[in-house]
Amino acid sequence: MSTIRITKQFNFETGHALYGYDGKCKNVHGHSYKLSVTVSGKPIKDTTNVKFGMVIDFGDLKKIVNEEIVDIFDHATVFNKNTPHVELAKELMDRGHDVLLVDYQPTSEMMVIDFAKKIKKRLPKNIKLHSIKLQETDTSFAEWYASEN
Ligand SMILES: Nc1nc2c(c(=O)[nH]1)N=C([C@H](O)[C@H](O)COP(=O)(O)OP(=O)(O)OP(=O)(O)O)CN2
Ligand SMILES: [Zn+2]
Repeated sequence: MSTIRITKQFNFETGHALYGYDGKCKNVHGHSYKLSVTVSGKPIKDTTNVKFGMVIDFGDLKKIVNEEIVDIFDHATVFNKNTPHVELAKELMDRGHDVLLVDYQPTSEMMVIDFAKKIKKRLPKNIKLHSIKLQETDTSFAEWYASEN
């Protein structure tokens, strides 16, 4: 049976700031992120299996990515906890805002590394994470490929 890649796409709105950056993205601002998650595997051969013909049900992949990423990042603001932004984060949290403190600079590159780790640990053994694409703006995106990592 052939190995097939399937991709599910997601959208979420997230704020961030790049502490120490020498451009406008040092300011707190937001993006309408577009995330594509591609996994590979063999379509199920067993005709009695309700998932017959599927590598993984798109719905099951959606559940994993929603639980690990979209539900957490959507409408939250992400700050690097190793910077003075932690003070701003605390203030916002005290005022009831959804804030995520991460241990990395929240660039697209670092976010795809984080997302890859989180998705990999939730996938069934027979399903491989092939790649992730995170589109920050219409013209900017970062990609993670298993073959390079
Ligand atoms: N390598 C990276 N560079 C930048 C990142 C990043 O995550 N990785 N992030 C930013 C800012 O957060 C923001 O996304 C600005 O990006 P940019 O593409 O420069 O946005 P513009 O609105 O200026 O895009 P144009 O389409 O060129 O107008 C900065 N750099
Ligand atoms: Zn940005």
